[in-house]
This record gives sequence, structure tokens and C-alpha cells, in this order.
Amino acid sequence: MLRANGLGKRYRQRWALADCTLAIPAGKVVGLVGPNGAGKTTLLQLAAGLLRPTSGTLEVLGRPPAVTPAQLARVGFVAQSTPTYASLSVADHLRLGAWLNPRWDGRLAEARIERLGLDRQRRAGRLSGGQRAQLALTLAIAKRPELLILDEPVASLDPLARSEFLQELSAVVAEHSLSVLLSSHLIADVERVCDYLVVLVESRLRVAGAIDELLTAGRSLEDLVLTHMAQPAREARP
Ligand SMILES: Nc1ncnc2c1ncn2[C@@H]1O[C@H](COP(=O)(O)OP(=O)(O)OP(=O)(O)O)[C@@H](O)[C@H]1O
Repeated sequence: MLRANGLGKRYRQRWALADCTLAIPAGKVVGLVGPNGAGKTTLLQLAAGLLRPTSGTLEVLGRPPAVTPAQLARVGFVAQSTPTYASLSVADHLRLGAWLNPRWDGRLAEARIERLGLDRQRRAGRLSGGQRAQLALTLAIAKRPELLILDEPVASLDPLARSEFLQELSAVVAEHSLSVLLSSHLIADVERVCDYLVVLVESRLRVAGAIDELLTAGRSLEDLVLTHMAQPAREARP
């Protein structure tokens, strides 16, 4: 799914992500966790091709990210701000999705919008934050990507919507053997849907591996993550 070698991104003097070497097998549902400012969004944006590395190399699904339209079509990305076009209606977004994406699954998109009870004629700018997030997620899933990258996908959803979204994500993964890379501060959600864990602390990779291999008998995922977060990080430099 993702192979990084000495990957780093620097803003002026500050390394947002430093010296990250990582190989995640395809088909995993990866939970990316870490404290605020640890570099999670930076890693996701590098993987989506929205940022260029300052150092090192990165391959996503075996290729450098977002270099060709074909490669772009293989990856779905929902940013933390769940961007939509404020003046376009829900129906316009679905039409736009169909027009822009070669593998667009219109039936899936329509069914999801129906189930969420979103008014197809309502402009995105008039939706609530959670409804906008659901619309953005619908567009990303209906694109039928091989890899779905989600930056804190459930942060603005109510508890029921969050639970339903995670259930649906698991179903989509099972049905379409999709890889997922998602960041979250909610360890219980990571435990529920993810089978692979990546922990970043202060711009550095702290731990990465299959969750069932990382967890020793009797230890909870929350305990494991908190222990790694609490350990002092080395100085962040490439
Ligand atoms: N455009 C930018 N310019 C300068 N510094 C940035 C920029 N984007 C991120 N940073 C810095 O890079 C570091 C990592 O930020 P990033 O957004 O990747 O963290 P995060 O783990 O996603 O945090 P959070 O959990 O709060 O969303 C932070 O110190 C942040 O201030």
C-alpha cells in the first residue's frame, strides 16, 4: 500500500515529518494515531500527492503519488476539512463525481445519499459540518479507489453516524478489498476497524505493525498507544 524511505517534509526550519521509513502491505486498514502536531496530516497529504517530500522517497500502490490521472483515480482522499463546493447542490456533487471519475459508482453514491437523508437539491454550503463530511466521504467511496485516505473522517459525525460510517467502511473494505489509511484520535474506533497501526510522535515514526502482532496478551490498544505517546521523542531531524 505504502512504502516510505527516509521520508521527510520540512516547513522552514521545522520538520513536520522526519526520517520516516515504513512499508505497509496492501489490503490493510491502517489507523494513524499520534498527538496533535505529530505529522499525521502531513503524511496523509504526502501519500495523496498534495505535498512533495523535502527528503526521501514515497510510493503509494507501487508508484509515486498522484503523478498521472490513472494514479489519481486509484486513490481517494478526504481532507480533515471535508471540502465541498458551497454553491453546488448535493446532486451537482454527484454529477461532478460521475464526470471526473472513470470508475464512478453512481448507484452506491445515490443509495448512500438516500440512506443519509440528504436533500439532493440542498447546496453544500447549507449543510451541517457532519452532513458535509458525509457528502465528501460519499464522493470518495463512490470513486471506487484502491486506497482510501481519510484524515480524521469521523471527527464531525454524531455517535450514531460515526458508528454507521465505521460499519459501512468495514463492509466496503470486505466487499472490494480496499486499502484504507485513516487518522484518528479515537483509539476505540481504530481498534474497531483497523488491523494495522502507525504511531507518529513529534514528527517521527514511533511504531508500525499489524495490531494483532503488536498487542501482547492482556494489553489494550489504548494502553499500547498511550505508552508510545508518553515516551520522550528524539529530536526531530532527518
Ligand atoms: N503549512 C504549514 N506550514 C508550517 N508548518 C506546518 C504546516 N502544516 C503543518 N505544519 C506543522 O507541521 C507539524 C505537523 O502538522 P500536522 O498537521 O501534520 O500534524 P497532525 O498530527 O495532523 O496534527 P492534528 O492531530 O492536530 O491534526 C505541526 O508542528 C504543524 O504546526
